[in-house]
Amino acid sequence: MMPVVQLLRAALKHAGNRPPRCVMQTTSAVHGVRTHASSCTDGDKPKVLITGGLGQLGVGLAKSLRRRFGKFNVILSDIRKPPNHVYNNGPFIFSDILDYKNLREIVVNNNISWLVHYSAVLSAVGEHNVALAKEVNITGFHNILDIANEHGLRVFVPSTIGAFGPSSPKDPTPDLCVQRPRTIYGVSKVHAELMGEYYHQRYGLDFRCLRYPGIISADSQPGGGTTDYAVQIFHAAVKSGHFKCNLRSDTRLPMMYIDDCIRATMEFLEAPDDVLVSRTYNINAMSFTPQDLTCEIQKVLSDFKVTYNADPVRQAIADGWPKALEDSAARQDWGWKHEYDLPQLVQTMLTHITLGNKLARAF
Ligand SMILES: NC(=O)C1=CN([C@@H]2O[C@H](COP(=O)(O)OP(=O)(O)OC[C@H]3O[C@@H](n4cnc5c(N)ncnc54)[C@H](O)[C@@H]3O)[C@@H](O)[C@H]2O)C=CC1
Ligand SMILES: CC(=O)[C@H](N)C(=O)O
Repeated sequence: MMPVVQLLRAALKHAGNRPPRCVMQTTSAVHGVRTHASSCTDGDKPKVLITGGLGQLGVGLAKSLRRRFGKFNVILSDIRKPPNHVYNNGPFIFSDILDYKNLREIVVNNNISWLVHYSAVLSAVGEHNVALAKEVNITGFHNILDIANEHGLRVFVPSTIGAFGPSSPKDPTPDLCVQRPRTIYGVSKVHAELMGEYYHQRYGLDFRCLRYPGIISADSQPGGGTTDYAVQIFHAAVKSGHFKCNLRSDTRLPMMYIDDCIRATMEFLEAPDDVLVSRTYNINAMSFTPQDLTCEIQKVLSDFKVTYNADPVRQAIADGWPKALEDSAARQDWGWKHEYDLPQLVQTMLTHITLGNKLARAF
């Protein structure tokens, strides 16, 4: 069992999210085109739609956005049925991003002003179903882009470390460099970055994109990526004390705790237009290998054992990805700063999972 002091420290840390700033409405001229004014003031809160909201990241982001803008100003959507705790906690709507007409109806009927586009097929699943990844990540994204442009929305689309490939500089990977990814996921994300930036300079679309590292969360499960091991390992450590890792022990990848990811997204969404020198930014927090992560977990759970059985598809993907992202532009332009490093990540994840399991057993 974890010491009470550690539990409290993690709980305080969890509650200590910086209050986001409110931003005045802004317009700016970009190549002779005025960008849409879609920021908020206190009296004019944005109406936010999150697509693909039932995945690893959407529910957590909705919770933070609702705290900031009000429960009924943030609509979660997906093609799956939500669990009761999500359904009962705020507006949820069915939305298939491949259905253009339905998407447009949702945007119009709900007076949406910000669109957070989370629907995607991730790297490992994408390699097993290229046709699906192409449809969701490219055709679906085109629908999002056109609807956002048609209705003057601010649109946030996450990119990923997977938008880089074996020929990109790896340690660290700068914002601007060779991008020749070798997965359909990566190709579709580079396409999204370029199309979004093109619509921004051509039509003034308020397109915003962050390249996320692998995201680690306790309350939500990852959806079929290459970095999923870094979530699964914690559940195995607490539940069985043994984990079979599908990447080699020395595979170093950039990672981030979900609270940092959500805070980055909120701060970037609210950043005034005129501080954004670029529309696509790297954000970085920590990098580690499965071996580093195992050693850190063993500081708390000394009997924890890991065996390695690399999955060839995931290993090939990981071998082409950055080891760390260079993110000085995000830090300089809009004040990005991560809070969680590897020791804090491990303490927080083990605390949440242990507490969550105890609560689940109690009910
Ligand atoms: N989780 C991570 O480590 C990282 C995530 N990202 C990006 O962040 C975004 C969110 O990621 P996660 O939540 O982890 O993804 P996820 O795979 O957990 O969830 C994606 C969601 O999209 C939904 N979806 C699939 N097809 C759809 C369709 N036709 N219409 C509407 N929804 C559909 C799925 O039902 C699922 O709930 C994605 O764009 C992903 O590429 C980027 C880097 C790292
Ligand atoms: C890093 C990502 O984009 C995602 N977690 C994946 O592994 O596919």
